[in-house]
Amino acid sequence: MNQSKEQRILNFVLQNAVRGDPCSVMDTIDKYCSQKEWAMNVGNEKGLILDKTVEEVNPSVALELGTYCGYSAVRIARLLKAGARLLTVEFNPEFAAIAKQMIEFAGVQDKVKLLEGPSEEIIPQLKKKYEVDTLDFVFLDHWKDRYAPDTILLQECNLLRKGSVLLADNIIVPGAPEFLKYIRNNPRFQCTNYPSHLEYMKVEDAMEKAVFLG
Ligand SMILES: Nc1ncnc2c1ncn2CCOCCNC(=O)c1cc(-c2ccc(F)cc2)cc(O)c1O
Ligand SMILES: [Mg+2]
Repeated sequence: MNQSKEQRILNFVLQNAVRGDPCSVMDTIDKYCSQKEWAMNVGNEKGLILDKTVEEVNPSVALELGTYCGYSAVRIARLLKAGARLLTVEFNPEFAAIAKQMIEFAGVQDKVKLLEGPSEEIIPQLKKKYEVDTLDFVFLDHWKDRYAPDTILLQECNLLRKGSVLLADNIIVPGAPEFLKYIRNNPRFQCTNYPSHLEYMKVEDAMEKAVFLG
């Protein structure tokens, strides 16, 4: 049974990165995915926008929708202060298994809780089952047609507070037109667009930041 691309990425990290060093893990994934096989990690260019947003928010509780191989979970978790935590939600069990090993190899497992399942099932469980009060930061990087319904669901579940920051990947490619329409016309959000490029490609992409005004 030949290996998946995601298993090849993990193996490359296990053999080439420095255990316990998040930056080494990120750099090794970026090296593999830019030189050998493209994969849908947020990458280093959009990753810097993610870094700046996480540092600005300095979240105690962060949520990521769409873990994939764990690249952005490692990227976010390395910046979290002592006691802060990241909840990351992955639908695909194969991806979740890869991400779990990636997160542990990077040494950030104490800051990250990986939740397996569809976002629309997990979000309503965050308060009671995962002891979340409100979310300081949310990174949207899952199915692009789930960005808008899940942003509505987060509000319905009272998981956002005045100042909660959402950051959405792939605003141009693959694109999230319904989300953009919803969030930019909603007076309860203050939006900022960050032009960038699709990971590992010269194709234009962008991220959108949306601050919940309460
Ligand atoms: N918990 C959950 N609930 C629901 N759904 C969930 C979930 N967890 C995962 N999923 C499923 C979706 O996960 C992956 C979503 N990400 C992307 O699809 C993506 C695609 C490209 C891309 C692909 C091909 C091109 F040619 C150009 C660009 C680039 C990116 O940066 C992307 O992020
Ligand atoms: Mg993405």
